[in-house]
Amino acid sequence: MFEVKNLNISYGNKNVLNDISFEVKKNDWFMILGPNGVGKSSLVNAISGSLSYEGTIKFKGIDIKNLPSKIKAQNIGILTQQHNVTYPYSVEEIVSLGRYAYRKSLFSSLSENDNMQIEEALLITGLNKYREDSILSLSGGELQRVFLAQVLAQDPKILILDEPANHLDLAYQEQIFTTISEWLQKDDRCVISIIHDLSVAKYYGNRGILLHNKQLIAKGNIEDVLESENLERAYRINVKSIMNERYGLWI
Ligand SMILES: Nc1ncnc2c1ncn2[C@@H]1O[C@H](COP(=O)(O)OP(=O)(O)OP(=O)(O)O)[C@@H](O)[C@H]1O
Repeated sequence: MFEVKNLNISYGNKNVLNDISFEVKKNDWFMILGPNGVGKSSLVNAISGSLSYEGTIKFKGIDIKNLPSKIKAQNIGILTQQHNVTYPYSVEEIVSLGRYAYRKSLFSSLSENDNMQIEEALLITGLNKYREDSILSLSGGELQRVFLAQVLAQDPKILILDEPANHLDLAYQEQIFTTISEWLQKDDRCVISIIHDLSVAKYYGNRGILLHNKQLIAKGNIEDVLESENLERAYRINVKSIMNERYGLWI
């Protein structure tokens, strides 16, 4: 469904990812794992088209560089960590922007299907009661849910999430991850997410990659990726024993 082949990413002379190849299949929840600064966000930025790269990224066999931007936006939804919130738009207005890729212009009216997708996104992210509130009045966690609702309203085939639980308390983390799991069951969809919490990666993910020193050191089934030796190599500490003994967490 989604294929990255021989990807290289550099900032000027600084190469950050080298010869990265992996495939994401239908209904995968694919985890991008690795320590700080290893290139996870750069990879997501390359996929979103905001960062240049060498190599190929294909969606259903088509190079994404050849996809018209509207088609790309109808198929690939990206939730980043940074949100620009300068103007007092309402929650509903921000979520409605998720339907932009389906509209003739920004000013054309919303279709019945647009409204249905917006309502569903507001409902499953628990934002109904905030729909008329200004986004400037929201907490970090509420804002994260608004942008998740926007990307769900977009109804993409691939949902790319850069730390989706950022700013969320435990109850909302649970709700958001469950919502995403349910979203993933329908049609031909997949989720690609950057996750730092390895126990969450193991619980929700089925496949993934582990990055270290510009390269992939593991890819495939999440249990194999999270093998002790791989984690120790990537993070330079005994991750499993620390997680298990100190925090009692299961990975
Ligand atoms: N705009 C930029 N210009 C130059 N170097 C950059 C730029 N953005 C990122 N980098 C560098 O690229 C490398 C990878 O950064 P990136 O943000 O992709 O890592 P990451 O794995 O997402 O990190 P984190 O887990 O801390 O969010 C880092 O060394 C970073 O300093």
